[in-house]
Amino acid sequence: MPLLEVDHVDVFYGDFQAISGVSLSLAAGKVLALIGANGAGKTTLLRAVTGLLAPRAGRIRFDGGDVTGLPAEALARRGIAMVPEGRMLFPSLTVQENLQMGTLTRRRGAWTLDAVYDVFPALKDLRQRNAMQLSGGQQQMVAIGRALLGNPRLLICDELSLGLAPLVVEEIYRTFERIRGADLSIVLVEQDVARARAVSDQVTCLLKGQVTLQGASQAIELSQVTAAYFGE
Ligand SMILES: Nc1ncnc2c1ncn2[C@@H]1O[C@H](COP(=O)(O)OP(=O)(O)OP(=O)(O)O)[C@@H](O)[C@H]1O
Repeated sequence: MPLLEVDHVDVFYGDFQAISGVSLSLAAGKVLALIGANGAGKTTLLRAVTGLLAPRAGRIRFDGGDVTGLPAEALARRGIAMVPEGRMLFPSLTVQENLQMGTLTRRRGAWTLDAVYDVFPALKDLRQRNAMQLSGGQQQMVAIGRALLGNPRLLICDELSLGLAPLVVEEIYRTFERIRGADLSIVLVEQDVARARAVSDQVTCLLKGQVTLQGASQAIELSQVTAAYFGE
């Protein structure tokens, strides 16, 4: 049974339909990349999966249960964590305090502060620093570590690479190999199509709120993804 199943979901903002009939399925331990141009509906889909927006039609199933329309808080308790676009750290707290905020909705599991410092050793030396004194890449690591400390089953990452240098982005995505496992699936939004394909097991491409391409990352040609992205 898939960990996450989005089944013909429609989401509206008032009268405006932002996504229509979107379906996808993600197994435990797998990484799915969501691809699409500005306004394609990626963030809206993430909002539906995290419970920030309720679908007007369709179902969302997670970890064996129907979670359609459940609020974000209930989904966090069931194991869905979000690394939001822009990181959203607490500016007046230290690195360690920001990480500890992630334990507030903690489930049982293997992620501890030490485990996070093990994956991101740079953060250990910086743990007493104020979060705003860190570089963008280090802040992104804090945001990921904070999410992991809740011991999620599904980690959702919205545009991790925004504003970061390519080498830093590479370093962060390399940690995914250690983060993912039989117990953790990842959904990520990534504007760099080649990178999205490289770091994922499967891709879903959205255009104007609809799925234009879906499949195993290695089975799909880059040219197909590009065509689906622009609607050619
Ligand atoms: N709060 C909102 N109220 C009304 N319309 C919205 C709202 N948020 C997004 N939209 C609209 O919904 C559509 C999908 O937007 P969404 O932010 O999901 O796209 P996206 O693929 O995440 O794009 P981006 O890469 O720019 O973040 C767009 O047409 C957008 O203008």
